[in-house]
Amino acid sequence: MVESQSTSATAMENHDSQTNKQVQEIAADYNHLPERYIRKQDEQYGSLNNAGVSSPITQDIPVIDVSLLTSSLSELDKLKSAVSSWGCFQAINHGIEGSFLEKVREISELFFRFSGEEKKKYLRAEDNIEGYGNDMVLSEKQTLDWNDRLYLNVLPKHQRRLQFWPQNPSNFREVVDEYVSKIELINEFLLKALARSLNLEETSFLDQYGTSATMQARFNYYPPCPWPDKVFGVKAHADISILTFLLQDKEVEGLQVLKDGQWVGVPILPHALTISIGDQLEIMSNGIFKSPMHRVLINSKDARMSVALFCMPQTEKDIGPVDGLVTDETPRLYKNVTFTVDSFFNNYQKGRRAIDACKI
Ligand SMILES: O=C(O)CCC(=O)C(=O)O
Ligand SMILES: [Fe+2]
Repeated sequence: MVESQSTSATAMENHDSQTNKQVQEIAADYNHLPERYIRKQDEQYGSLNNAGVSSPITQDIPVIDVSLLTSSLSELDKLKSAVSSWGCFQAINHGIEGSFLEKVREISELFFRFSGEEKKKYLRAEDNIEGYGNDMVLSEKQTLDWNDRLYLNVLPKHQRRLQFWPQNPSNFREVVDEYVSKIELINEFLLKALARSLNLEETSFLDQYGTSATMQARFNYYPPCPWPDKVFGVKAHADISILTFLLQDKEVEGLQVLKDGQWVGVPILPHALTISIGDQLEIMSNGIFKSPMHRVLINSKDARMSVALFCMPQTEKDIGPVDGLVTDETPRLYKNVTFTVDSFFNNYQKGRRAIDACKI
């Protein structure tokens, strides 16, 4: 078991212990927003709009019917166009029952509703992302996200560290295990469809996975914040995955994606999965597919939850643009690279994108 951190009354006043507290604990103290959570001007990516301000982009993020992708060329084309412009889409008819998605939401909600003491059994180590806790502190200047999370390495199975997998609720492990297997299948199906959409061999993207693909799960909990426009739930970033599968809160919005220089809210479709391209698929597709910048805003009334699964190649496996996409007319845009979760967080906390260093 991991030891919980000290939160004595006097220590609570000092800067460092505020950093150590979970966001849920800070949210319970409605009088004080610690400096470390207050966002800075340059983290807003220019003068982009915030919650409540209507955006001139009137379209919504595209909706793709996954069940049509093998039979309908127009749906496949719609998918290609969605990921080449928005970099993300809402997937419907993806094969996972709405009642099962409900279960995934439920185990996550139950976990975060437990007392701090119960949750801290799974507290992450100070220098490691895996486990329960708030933002990992990697730099003195870093603005902390208004977000507690449970972060688990869910694949490969033999590398699971079960000491971080909640025993309460009692079906937590079983539901996560089943969800991971279901997402693995959709991931494979979609990567084949995405390759076909570019007239490539079906396994062109899958071939780069290596023999032991990895997957990380991030259960996000965003407590309401009395100062919603002073914090970010998650600062603007792009994922380094190949694909990310996001199960949004059923009622509370907050996710925004950057489209043509504007932040656009992602609406809730209760049985949909919000799927986005990650940096590694942008690289493999030689820049045709876009890994979108996105961020999460907070509101003052309702807590929000989400569950993100990040599909990644085998650890330390290098990836690069697929051969068939590098031609005289479309020269190679990226070097071959190896991504790690650590490199992602190091860049993220410094306000950089890992993919920028991969450009030729
Ligand atoms: O909570 C969300 O909607 C998105 C979270 C996210 O972007 C992430 O965990 O990488
Ligand atoms: Fe993300």
